[in-house]
Amino acid sequence: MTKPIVAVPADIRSFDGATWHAVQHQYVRAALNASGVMAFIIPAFEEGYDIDAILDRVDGVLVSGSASNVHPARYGKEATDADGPFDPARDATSLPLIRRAIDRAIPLLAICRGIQELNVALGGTLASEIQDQPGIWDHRKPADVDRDGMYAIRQNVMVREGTCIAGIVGSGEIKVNSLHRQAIAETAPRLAVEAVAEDGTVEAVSVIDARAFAVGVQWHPEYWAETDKPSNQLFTAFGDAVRDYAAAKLPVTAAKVVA
Ligand SMILES: N[C@@H](CCC(=O)NCCCC(=O)O)C(=O)O
Repeated sequence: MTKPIVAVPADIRSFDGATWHAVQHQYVRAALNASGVMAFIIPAFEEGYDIDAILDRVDGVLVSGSASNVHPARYGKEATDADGPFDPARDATSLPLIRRAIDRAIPLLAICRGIQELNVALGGTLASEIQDQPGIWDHRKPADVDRDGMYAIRQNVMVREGTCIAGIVGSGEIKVNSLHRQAIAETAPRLAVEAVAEDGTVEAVSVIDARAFAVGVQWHPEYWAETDKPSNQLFTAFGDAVRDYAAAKLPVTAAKVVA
């Protein structure tokens, strides 16, 4: 079987005087080296996309983290300074891609900003600057450290028994990294909370009654996907789901291509 392909929606970034469609290396590296799948970066556009035309050509969707945040208008709220920075093109690409992948039973792994997009895509809301709320831990990336330090495994999360994630990494306490200022506020009706932090912050969800792998995590399993056991288990499970989907997918017949 040829190596399956997963779509990874890009961020819009500006540097060197130009606008770029970008995904951080750690995500596409984890896809290739831990999931055994190829990541195709999907440029971010606010309009003009045929989402089904993209999904016809891939075997999974991997939604990466990002320093930008989903625009509050996407979940019925007014934007404040605390909610930025924004990336409307990423929102406009990611959200329909997530919804349609779930509809079409295409495997989905959503990470950090990705779990927040998954929640918004299915009707949930987000909270900003969660560390300012009473009793909430500071989940932001550590300052004044190198990149490995930013992504250090340092936070306990409790994986609930009988969940999709528990079937992959086991139930009970696992240690993860944490680099976020936002979190799920109202959980979308179709999402099951699968893991929480000690302060109650939602750390993992799965799509209820999903016909394929459909998981979101607030932490970053991609960064240590080749060396950290729970991270590797998650990416291996995603890769297995993608391979199962690819193997079962009927080939695009010549008749369909002609039409
Ligand atoms: N912006 C959201 C999601 C956070 C996230 O995806 N973090 C990844 C780290 C990106 C970086 O700063 O390199 C939030 O803050 O909750």
